[in-house]
Amino acid sequence: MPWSETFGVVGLGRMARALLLPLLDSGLVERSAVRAAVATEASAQTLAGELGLQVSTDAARAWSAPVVLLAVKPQQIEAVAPAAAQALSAAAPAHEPLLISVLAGVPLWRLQALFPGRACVRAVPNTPALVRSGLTGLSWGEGVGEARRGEVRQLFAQVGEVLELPEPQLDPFLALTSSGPAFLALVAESMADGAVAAGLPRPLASHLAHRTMAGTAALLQGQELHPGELKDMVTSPAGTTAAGLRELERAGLRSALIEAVLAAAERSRQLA
Ligand SMILES: NC(=O)C1=CN([C@@H]2O[C@H](COP(=O)(O)OP(=O)(O)OC[C@H]3O[C@@H](n4cnc5c(N)ncnc54)[C@H](OP(=O)(O)O)[C@@H]3O)[C@@H](O)[C@H]2O)C=CC1
Ligand SMILES: O=C(O)[C@@H]1CCC=N1
Repeated sequence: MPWSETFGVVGLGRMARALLLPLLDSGLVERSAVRAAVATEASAQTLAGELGLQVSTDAARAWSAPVVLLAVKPQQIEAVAPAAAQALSAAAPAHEPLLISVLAGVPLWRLQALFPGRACVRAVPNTPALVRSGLTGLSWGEGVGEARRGEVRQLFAQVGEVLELPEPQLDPFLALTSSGPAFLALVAESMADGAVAAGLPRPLASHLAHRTMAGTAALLQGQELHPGELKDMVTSPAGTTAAGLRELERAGLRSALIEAVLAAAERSRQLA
């Protein structure tokens, strides 16, 4: 069933688009229901043309919707709060006005302080949402009723798997799942670079790297394998994989990835 209310979107960058486009495609959210706001007139015009949506720099229109997806940068949150307060006082109070924030690191207590009068949900999505292979972590603020919770779960379920987590777990969740696509993209790009160095043409190398990554993930999940088991399955005595693994261990790949996830989680905590 389509979303029955207008749907505000404040900030229509890469993350908001990765969520909104599949929701529009699925019909859960109708184009005519979306009231989106961005910072610059140039973005508003480009996005309105590209997406066929009402996009403007007048945030009041977006904030007057009973449910608002907030997707500006964490550093921009202070700038958007006054328009939210004005819209709430100007309009008849909506039934349970709700704010869904995807801002990295910004905790529920701060959302509730900056956006009084709205129940708040902190959502941590990732960009694979665009191809409906996303993961979203959710933590509920005070006063989010069961009906609203159901709507939010349904919304994010359209773009992938939804997990409800205690708020302190959202920072490591984001480090692994939201920053993780960049880390894995670096691995895919580097492996393709290696194949090019070994003689494959670039387009073929890139295609093979992506398919290898997707196939490995499907095997790990489909067979419920521990990653160590999969590694051992592939590694023949005195073979090619053992030769490659020796280089990865020498270069400290494990430690580098562990530190990358820890650094991303720490940065998320700092953005509070
Ligand atoms: N990218 C990702 O993979 C993930 C991002 N997030 C979170 O999502 C949020 C958005 O990130 P991302 O999409 O990458 O960022 P982008 O820079 O791509 O998008 C930011 C958007 O905010 C708009 N904006 C800025 N200031 C205002 C304002 N005062 N009023 C209305 N709109 C405004 C910008 O408009 P304009 O174009 O006109 O400048 C732009 O549309 C961040 O908080 C990030 O932490 C969370 C998980 C993953
Ligand atoms: O890099 C960032 O800050 C955002 C949040 C997680 C992914 N991208």
